[in-house]
Amino acid sequence: MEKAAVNEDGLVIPLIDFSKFLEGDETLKLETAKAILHGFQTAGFIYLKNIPIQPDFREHVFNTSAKFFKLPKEKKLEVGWTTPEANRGYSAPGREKVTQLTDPAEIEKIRSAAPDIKESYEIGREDEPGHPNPWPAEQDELVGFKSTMNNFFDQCKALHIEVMRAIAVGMGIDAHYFDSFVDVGDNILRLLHYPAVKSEVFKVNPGQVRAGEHTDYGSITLLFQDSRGGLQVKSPNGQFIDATPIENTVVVNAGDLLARWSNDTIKSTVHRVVEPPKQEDVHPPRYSIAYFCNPNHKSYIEAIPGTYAAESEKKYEGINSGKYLVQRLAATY
Ligand SMILES: O=C(O)CCC(=O)C(=O)O
Ligand SMILES: [Fe+2]
Repeated sequence: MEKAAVNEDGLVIPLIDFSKFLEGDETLKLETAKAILHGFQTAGFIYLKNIPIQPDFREHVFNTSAKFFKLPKEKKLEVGWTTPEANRGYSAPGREKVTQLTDPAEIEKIRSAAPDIKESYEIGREDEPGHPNPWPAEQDELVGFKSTMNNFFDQCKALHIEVMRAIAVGMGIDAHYFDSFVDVGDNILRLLHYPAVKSEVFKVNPGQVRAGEHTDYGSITLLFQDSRGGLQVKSPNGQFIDATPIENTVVVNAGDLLARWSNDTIKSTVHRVVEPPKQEDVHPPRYSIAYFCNPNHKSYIEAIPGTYAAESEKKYEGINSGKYLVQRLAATY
């Protein structure tokens, strides 16, 4: 076994070589699948290395993402996020609120009011009826943006299917059990930019974060981070632990719908993005890419076989995936 990517305060996030699942013999495949499932069952998070998405393409996608965020604000607002049903387009950063605080009650108020220092652009599948992606005009630096992002979208979609196969193998059910639940690609590619920020901002306002604590909603999230750091995952003891970037790995975490689907045998763990651990007066921008994988919107999600012994052990009612996701999104935007 590899050394864990994170091992602190009871939070053990394994680092797993995914090529051993994809290319290994039956024994290695099974062993790797079990390690993947175990990571989701205990931490809710894993790191994967040697995935089929090539490092130079990944770098190209990050560079292309940075070019989008460099557009003037009005250009970005032209492709603004509209509705939870579409869940596509640009979301602007909240305005910073910096105050000198003394009263704890006031601090709490501002803490909850302090907007996240981030902006994002979300892309869905191209062929969803009624929900076209609002692509930015392909001028100058942005020539090729759409094809790069669609290509990346498709590669992530394929990786989602493979990770679900690993989960199925780990669970001892048919390796293709999830295929018909995830083949449509009702997923969302979210480009994220956390602008440069003075470290003072975090000191003056103790509630300030780059992205507030949350769980993800869908099946799994493929999270590609740059080398800046700041991502933290909540340990079983309730402390936030750094999920330090490891080059050319993808962080994969289970979402709420997979937790529900697995009858809570898999964990959807709280995480957030805070000031990077490195001491600096000004923290440089951070870029990350979250690919939110979902079961097909049309899928009916009820406890996976083997996650309960008797009907009475099923913790949740069955639910339509699309309906669940829209409900969750409507509550946060
Ligand atoms: O930027 C990151 O590293 C995390 C983002 C995240 O958790 C999210 O967008 O759901
Ligand atoms: Fe997240």
